Amino acid sequence: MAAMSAVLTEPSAGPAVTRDQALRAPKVLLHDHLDGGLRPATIVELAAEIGHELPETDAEALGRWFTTMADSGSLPQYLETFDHTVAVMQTAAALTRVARECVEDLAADGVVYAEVRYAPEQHVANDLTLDEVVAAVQEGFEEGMAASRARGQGITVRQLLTAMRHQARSREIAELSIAWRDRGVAGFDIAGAEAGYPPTRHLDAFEYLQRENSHFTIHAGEAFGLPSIWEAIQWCGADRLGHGVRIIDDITVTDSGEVELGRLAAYVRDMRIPLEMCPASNVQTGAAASIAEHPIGLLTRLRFRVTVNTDNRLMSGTSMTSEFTHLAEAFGYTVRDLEWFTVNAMKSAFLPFDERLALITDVIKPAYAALAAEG
Ligand SMILES: O=c1[nH]cnc2c1ncn2[C@H]1C[C@H](O)[C@@H](CO)O1
Ligand SMILES: [Zn+2]
Repeated sequence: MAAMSAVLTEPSAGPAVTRDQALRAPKVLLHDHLDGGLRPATIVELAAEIGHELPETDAEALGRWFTTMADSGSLPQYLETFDHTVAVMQTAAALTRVARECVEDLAADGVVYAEVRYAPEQHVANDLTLDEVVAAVQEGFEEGMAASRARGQGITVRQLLTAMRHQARSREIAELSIAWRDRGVAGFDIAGAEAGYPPTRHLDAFEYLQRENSHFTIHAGEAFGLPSIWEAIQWCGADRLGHGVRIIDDITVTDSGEVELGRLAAYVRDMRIPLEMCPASNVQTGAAASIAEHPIGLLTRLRFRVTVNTDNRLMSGTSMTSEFTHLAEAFGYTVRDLEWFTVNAMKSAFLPFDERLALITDVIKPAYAALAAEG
């Protein structure tokens, strides 16, 4: 590994954030799956309507079932739990409801901007077209934004359309994202089991999106290592990395505490490529041993463009408040650290520049200044 030495910033001084402060802080979420964030009670109701058999029919027990099953230490097993959520999201009414509740739950958690992703191709088992799927989700997002605004919890939400990496519909989904680019869709993603399905399988879709001046992120470096990250960036041209946690494999900390970056890690850091880190999810799939040992600690001190995300709120029993609280407990993060993660995320959003800037200056900065002033 060609090594470039890097400087570690000192942890910021001050008290670690409490759960209450984390809840009140405005948060920005770039990596959240619509089909990974349903309310358990909604799954129970929707499943009863269509006669889908669930492993548990009591909402609380079902919620526990998801987190326990997802706590498998393996990404493919973690992904099996989505069979039940996807099964109840096959009609326009169900998609709209799930989308509306998602926005309301995020707003209640203090999220002010979110990009929520899902794979339209997984919601056409009945008779919906891909276009109708996107329209139903958009309707739910708009209802959710209006209801939240009426409650004084303003939130802006955009869709990211995901193509499944083991399928062959990525070009079609990329075209769908362009058809909807001015109507609520901010970008594109690929997801699913990583090993055996390199992002270059979908090069056609990525090249099309680049020609269209569009944006995309790629799940890479979660269950599989550096080659996946390298392909996502240097072959596919990803704007952001979903997870990207294995970039740590290209970083060495010597016995004397010096840090050396390999060429890929240096490129990711130098180019400010956003890492959509999802600590709770990574612990469940075995990508990290614990929150305290999660590479986010080192990557933050190295000033990579780190963002904090939920991935799947249902499967990981998490929320943005919970992610921030656990990170503050593990690494002592202060209000200023949470502000840094939040501004990083807002800068990295697939939203027009003026809108990003307005959220940073009008919403994020003043609220963090007020929180910091509480001492
Ligand atoms: O963390 C993940 N890695 C890879 N794929 C994922 C992850 N979380 C969810 N997915 C898959 C399962 C969903 O059905 C799909 C679309 O949201 O994306
Ligand atoms: Zn994900």
